[in-house]
Amino acid sequence: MNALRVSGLAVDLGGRRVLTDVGLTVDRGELVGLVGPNGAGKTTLLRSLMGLLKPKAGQVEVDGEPVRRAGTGLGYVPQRHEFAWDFPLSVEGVVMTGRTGRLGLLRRPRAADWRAVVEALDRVRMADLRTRPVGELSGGQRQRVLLARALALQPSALLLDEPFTGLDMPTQELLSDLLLSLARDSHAVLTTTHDLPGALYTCDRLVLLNRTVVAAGPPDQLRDEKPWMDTFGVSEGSPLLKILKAV
Ligand SMILES: Nc1ncnc2c1ncn2[C@@H]1O[C@H](COP(=O)(O)OP(=O)(O)OP(=O)(O)O)[C@@H](O)[C@H]1O
Repeated sequence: MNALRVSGLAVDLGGRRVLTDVGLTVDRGELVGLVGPNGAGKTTLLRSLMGLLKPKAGQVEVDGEPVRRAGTGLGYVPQRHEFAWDFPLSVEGVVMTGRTGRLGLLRRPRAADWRAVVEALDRVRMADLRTRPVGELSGGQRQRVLLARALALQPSALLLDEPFTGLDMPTQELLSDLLLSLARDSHAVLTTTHDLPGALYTCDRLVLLNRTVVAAGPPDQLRDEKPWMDTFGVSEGSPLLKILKAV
């Protein structure tokens, strides 16, 4: 059973079809990279799965069950710049906002909520900074806080939007190790990225998206240049295609 299964997804924005007949799966244990050019619809896909945009058509299943309310069972890590880092909140306060939908009527966190927050912070190795104001954190630390915030909901699948952008190489490596270990601990992890060498090197499978899924599979089965040319709109001899051979 797939942790996440999407089929026939179509999304319109501003009166224009942005995604057409998108189908993909992510299993527990897998780190899957969603790659495609600017404007391909990667963010739109993640936001649709989370219920932040309403699809025109399509089905989403989480753990084999059709999802009635979008976002159920999914943890979402938005792009870092979308978060209000100047808000006066501590690291643990931000991670607790991940539990908002689960808090009781009084909206007061209970012991189970704090346990989930502590576990999530431990998982991303940020427990020692839990009382630090988030505005004081580095880019890599902020990324881990957003990841902990998604983990605090104890989701089946994690969806991350460009988590590697703006991070230096060692920090990218730490983050991809963390995503791999989350996958191996039985999460399904789907991440968008523009870092093609990193994706080819680290991900178990790649999904090539340009308004629809052009190709999908393990990196070593995506060595044919054609789907990359179709997805990214590049021609033979493009440096992008050389990356395929180099990795
Ligand atoms: N609110 C909106 N109204 C109309 N069109 C939109 C809106 N948001 C995005 N789009 C369009 O939808 C398409 C897909 O955008 P999206 O941001 O999902 O692409 P992306 O693959 O995430 O791109 P990038 O790699 O640049 O982040 C683009 O053509 C974009 O211009």
